[in-house]
Amino acid sequence: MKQQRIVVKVGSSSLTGTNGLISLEKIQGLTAQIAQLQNEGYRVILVSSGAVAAGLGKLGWKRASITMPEKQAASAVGQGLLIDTYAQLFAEHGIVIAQVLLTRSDIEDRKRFLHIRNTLETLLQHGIVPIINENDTVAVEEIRFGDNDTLGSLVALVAEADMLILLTDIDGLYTAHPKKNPDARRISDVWEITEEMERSAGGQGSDVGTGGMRTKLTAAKIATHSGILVKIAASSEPDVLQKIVSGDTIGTTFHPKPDSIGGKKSWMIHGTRVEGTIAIDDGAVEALTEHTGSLLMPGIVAVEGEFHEGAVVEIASAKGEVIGKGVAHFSAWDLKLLLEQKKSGQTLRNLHEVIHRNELVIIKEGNGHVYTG
Ligand SMILES: Nc1ncnc2c1ncn2[C@@H]1O[C@H](COP(=O)(O)OP(=O)(O)O)[C@@H](O)[C@H]1O
Ligand SMILES: N[C@@H](CCC(=O)OP(=O)(O)O)C(=O)O
Repeated sequence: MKQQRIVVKVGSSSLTGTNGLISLEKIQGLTAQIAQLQNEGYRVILVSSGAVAAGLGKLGWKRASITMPEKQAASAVGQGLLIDTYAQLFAEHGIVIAQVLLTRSDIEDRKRFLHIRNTLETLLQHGIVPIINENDTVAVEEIRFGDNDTLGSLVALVAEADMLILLTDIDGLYTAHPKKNPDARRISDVWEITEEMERSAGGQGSDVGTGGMRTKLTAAKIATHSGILVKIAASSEPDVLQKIVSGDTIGTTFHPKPDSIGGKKSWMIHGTRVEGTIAIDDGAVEALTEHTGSLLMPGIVAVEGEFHEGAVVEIASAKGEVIGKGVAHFSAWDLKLLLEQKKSGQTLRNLHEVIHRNELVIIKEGNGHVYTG
């Protein structure tokens, strides 16, 4: 039987002291808890921030006054120190760790996605704890996750985890930014992430954090739509991980969606970047949304963007409403050529699927976003 798989994401705010520098004591507490879970038979993947904080400490640089290349340099210095600390502390519990550094483009590419999955699978089977962070050195804007909450949710998706735990400096999602609103209350259970919750989720709570509650909600959305339970809890809570797996009602629980999608469709919706748009007529909209058809050339009315065959594109109605996403079997240039031939009344030589049903996902955006296959 597959062991329960848990992705634990720990933010910089939970790994640093009041001086903004890495706290050995905090890392010790975390590793001891993860080691206990491993010994109980759970398999844990740790998504750990803290590289920048560790690097700044070593170099004596101030976070407020550094440029992006300096931040990336600090991360490069700090990542080694961080992983070394984890390696030593986990070794005290007889646990081997592995370092995995990722960027968004690694997840977007289906082949690399599968290689990450296979590597994680192998590590977990051997009882090794993978420790994941964004590869900050190469992460320019276009390929960045930018925050480790989103990275955590995509790792949970890649690893087909049962649970994603976001450990932070606050004990859950509140009805408003707690530092700005003394009346804010903690929400203990969420079945649907509402627009009101999204509005109330503010940015980071300290100089060391990135994204705040906003990116945690994005992460919760991605994971719950993929059938994964999400917890946001305070890392300072004693035995927090043990309490969570025992079903304690601490923190905020985001329940997985009953109509959650799995596997490839989940990756397509959440893990990929759209490279263009294909607009389709009403007949094609009906074939895709009411029936189980593939997208054929005659239903296409416009093609936007420049993409190669194999790219993930958005499918929209002629009015611009997004219908879904899929893998295009033709490049934008070929599709535009075929479209011109169609418009000039020529018989189309190619009636093959432009997007095959197996590589297409229909997105219904209703109250709180509902996804169906
Ligand atoms: N609605 C909200 N509920 C709870 N916390 C919120 C909310 N809006 C903003 N926050 C802030 O989000 C912070 C946690 O995110 P962040 O600073 O990015 O930490 P981390 O380093 O753990 O990712 C909290 O300290 C809190 O001040
Ligand atoms: N990759 C960066 C962390 C970025 C990040 O998301 O930070 P946080 O919001 O504290 O989880 C680092 O290791 O410092």
